[in-house]
Amino acid sequence: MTPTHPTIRFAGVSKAFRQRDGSSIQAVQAIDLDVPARQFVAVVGPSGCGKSTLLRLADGLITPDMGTVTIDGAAPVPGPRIGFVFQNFRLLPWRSVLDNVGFALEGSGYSPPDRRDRAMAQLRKVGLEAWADQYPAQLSGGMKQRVALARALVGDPDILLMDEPFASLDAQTRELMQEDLLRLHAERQPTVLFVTHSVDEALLLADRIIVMGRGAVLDDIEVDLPRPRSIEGLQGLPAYATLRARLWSQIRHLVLSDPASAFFGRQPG
Ligand SMILES: Nc1ncnc2c1ncn2[C@@H]1O[C@H](COP(=O)(O)OP(=O)(O)OP(=O)(O)O)[C@@H](O)[C@H]1O
Repeated sequence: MTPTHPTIRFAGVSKAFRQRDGSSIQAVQAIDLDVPARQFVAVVGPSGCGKSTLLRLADGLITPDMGTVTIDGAAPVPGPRIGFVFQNFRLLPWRSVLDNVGFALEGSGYSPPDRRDRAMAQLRKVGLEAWADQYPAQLSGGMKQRVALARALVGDPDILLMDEPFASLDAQTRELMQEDLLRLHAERQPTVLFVTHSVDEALLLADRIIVMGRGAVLDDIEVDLPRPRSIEGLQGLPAYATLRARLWSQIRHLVLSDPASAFFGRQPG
């Protein structure tokens, strides 16, 4: 099957959530954003600015109050065509590693032996074939995240939605996972929306960075740094330092000017 490399489009999208006290929080507001086929887009911004909501709207897990979200012109439908990776893995503890990966193919027309074969092939790709019959509790955090990545990739998705997927990993594992993701993107070129708190991670991975603040898109930056990229290679580039400073000053300003932030009112250093 040839992936179709779809375009994701947000047009005038707003979404509010009702809180327990009956009030309502505007999670995203009047978002207009086009993500072209194959592009790797990182979304950065302070806590609570609506990044995860944007991903859940793109997956079809939630629907907008106003505006439309479309993938190639149609409303998104959760399923194997869209791979979703969460920060906290969300593996099913009562299922083996193999069954956690195969789970993503349930209901997609593959026979159980086909699902097993595909899940095993994907586990091989993330180096976890030998762990197929173990359970999530027996794995390290890095291994769990590789299982979650395998589960997202097993349907050969042409869209990958990743919500701080490496945030809970130790530094070395994170670097190795970033390398894997860069390789995967170069090989298969899925369209990626990647939420991160790390400016450096966004600059390492993305073609483009969206800065969000209080539910809105505040900046849209093209990352014209050469590929293939590595952290060491980027650090010597003046263009990297310039982009990093621009992103940091925006995020710092957003955090310091947010009354809900613990740093509210602190003067920029
Ligand atoms: N299901 C929900 N019910 C109620 N409020 C919600 C729900 N989901 C999100 N919110 C609220 O909407 C706002 C945006 O949340 P969202 O998770 O999208 O932000 P975020 O930028 O991903 O935050 P973080 O970086 O901390 O993960 C927050 O104020 C959050 O509390």
